[in-house]
Amino acid sequence: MKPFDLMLENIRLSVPDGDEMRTIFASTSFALPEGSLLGVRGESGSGKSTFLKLISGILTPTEGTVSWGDKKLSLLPEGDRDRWRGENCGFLFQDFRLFEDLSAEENVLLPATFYRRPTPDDRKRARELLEHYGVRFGTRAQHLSRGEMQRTALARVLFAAPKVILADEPTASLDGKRAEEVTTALIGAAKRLGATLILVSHDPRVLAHFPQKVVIADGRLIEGNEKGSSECMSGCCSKAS
Ligand SMILES: Nc1ncnc2c1ncn2[C@@H]1O[C@H](COP(=O)(O)OP(=O)(O)OP(=O)(O)O)[C@@H](O)[C@H]1O
Repeated sequence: MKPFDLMLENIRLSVPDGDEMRTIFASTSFALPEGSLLGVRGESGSGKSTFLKLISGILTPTEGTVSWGDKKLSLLPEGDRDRWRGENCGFLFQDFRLFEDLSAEENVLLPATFYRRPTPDDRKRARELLEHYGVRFGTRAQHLSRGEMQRTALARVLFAAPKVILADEPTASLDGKRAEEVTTALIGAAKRLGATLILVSHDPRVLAHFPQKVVIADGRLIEGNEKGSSECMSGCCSKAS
């Protein structure tokens, strides 16, 4: 078993709902080998973000376990889960989450150098990453185009060279061309790092880049890989390949 093979074993997350408990996510066994590229689709409110939170240890299941390699992440105390996530996971969001008054370079450097001063080597690497993604390092985030903002957020994720990249609708606020660029950049970067990439999207054109896909419908993970083998029970994904 590799250290970043993901395994979900009969997980269920139930939350209080009035006098009862409501299951907001459930999955039978699900395994994803290290280095996989997984596209996740499903209707709004189906449980996609909950899935990302469960596999990254932000949430823990009420039943079952989430493991990465030999590490049973969901059984660790919160502080250990936070540390594991900080060391191994990079997140990319629809709204970029950049500090708009800081330059692109400062945004890339900020998480990694929160408790220390950036070294000349850090700056060199941040600038190289931004240059690679066609973003001028000195431009303030508020002046970047939306595509440049997402590529800066991507450079920030990659600066830490994570083994797990989790992207929640990273292209939802970009037009088709920019969405395509960011998707290709993300997949290329994951391959270079040998990282597992799990990307949530509504966009069939984005999901078409992913060799492996799952559907989440009504809080249930439904596996489906090849064309036509995955039926979205909600009928929201009929255009996706
Ligand atoms: N902590 C919580 N307590 C109660 N209900 C929750 C909690 N977290 C999520 N939910 C509910 O679980 C369901 C799934 O939420 P989730 O955010 O995972 O959906 P999603 O598929 O990511 O939706 P969207 O595409 O709209 O972002 C929703 O009905 C949501 O209200």
